[in-house]
Amino acid sequence: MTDKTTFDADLQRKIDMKTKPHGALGRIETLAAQIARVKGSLMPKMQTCQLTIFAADHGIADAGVSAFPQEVTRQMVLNFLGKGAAANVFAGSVGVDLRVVDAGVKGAPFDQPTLLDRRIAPGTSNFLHAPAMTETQADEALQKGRELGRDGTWDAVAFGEMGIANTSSATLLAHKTIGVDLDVLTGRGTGLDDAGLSAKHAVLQQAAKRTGQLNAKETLMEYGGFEIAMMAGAMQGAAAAKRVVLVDGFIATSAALIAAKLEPDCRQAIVFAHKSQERGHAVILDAMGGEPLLDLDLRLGEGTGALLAWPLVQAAARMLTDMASFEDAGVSGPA
Ligand SMILES: O=C(O)c1ccc[n+]([C@@H]2O[C@H](COP(=O)([O-])O)[C@@H](O)[C@H]2O)c1
Ligand SMILES: Cc1cc2nc[nH]c2cc1C
Repeated sequence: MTDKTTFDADLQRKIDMKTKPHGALGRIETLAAQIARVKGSLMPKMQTCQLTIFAADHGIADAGVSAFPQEVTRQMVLNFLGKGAAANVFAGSVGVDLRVVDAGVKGAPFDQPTLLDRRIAPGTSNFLHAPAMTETQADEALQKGRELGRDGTWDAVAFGEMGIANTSSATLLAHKTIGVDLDVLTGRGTGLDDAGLSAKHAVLQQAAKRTGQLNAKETLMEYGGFEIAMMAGAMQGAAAAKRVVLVDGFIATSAALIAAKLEPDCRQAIVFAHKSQERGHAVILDAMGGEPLLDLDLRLGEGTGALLAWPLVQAAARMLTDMASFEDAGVSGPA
């Protein structure tokens, strides 16, 4: 038997010896097993978590694909720093630390000491007409992300984003990577009405036609965003550092898709926090074999779904570390 087979057998035995009918903790058992594998331990510590919110702007916003104006990206960064956003409130309620990264917000650099400046450029190019970013920019974003993912001593890390028009970017990343039709993938984002949705669909069709088949790196360059590229790198870095990686909604999942295409090993560390209301999310989750923990009709981003899922991750690890076995507790096993 290989070491991995022995580890997996010991892990399953440990879960099955806990004081519960076999399988009775359902997906918490699968989650616990995944955490144990990521940590390489049958007693995984899962006490600390940090959320990183990556913010950036998108040239495609000029094509009128969002219900909100582009300046909201910048305004929301200031709202995060002022602790007024949903992500701040949820992070406080579940005991998660939060940091905000400027990956490429439009306009001048911020003068904000608590904001991490990892700017690649003040927004991507409009991918309707040209690649969103150069190869150098994509590489730089991935690399800065990897460094951020390896930072610190957190047991788990969560990733979320903020960027007006980034559902358009995520939709094209998914379309070019999975090959599913834009009709199935294109959604309302921040809340487009029917007319807005069909205009967005037409823009994305036109943008998709600009290129043929692409590999993952080319897809990122053609249609990505700086926050998405940096988040993909951060997922790779965190997975390499044996951290559980909590992935938020539609856009964060598109980053996970690219991260795993570029570096398949990082997939095993990824926990999909929730299923977003954004139309294409279920499609990407399916393609990645991901089973989201929550389904709360969220469509906010910022890491809000990841924050809400954190207590489940903690509970799953504590099932392994703290729960009594039949033998410990003197409880009879199945007849
Ligand atoms: O996380 C999600 O599933 C999600 C779904 C829809 C919208 N969002 C957020 O809304 C913004 C993008 O929407 P849009 O319509 O501007 O493309 C961006 O800031 C995301 O954080 C996020
Ligand atoms: C207000 C607002 C908050 C957000 N948080 C993440 N994406 C967002 C988009 C908007 C429009």
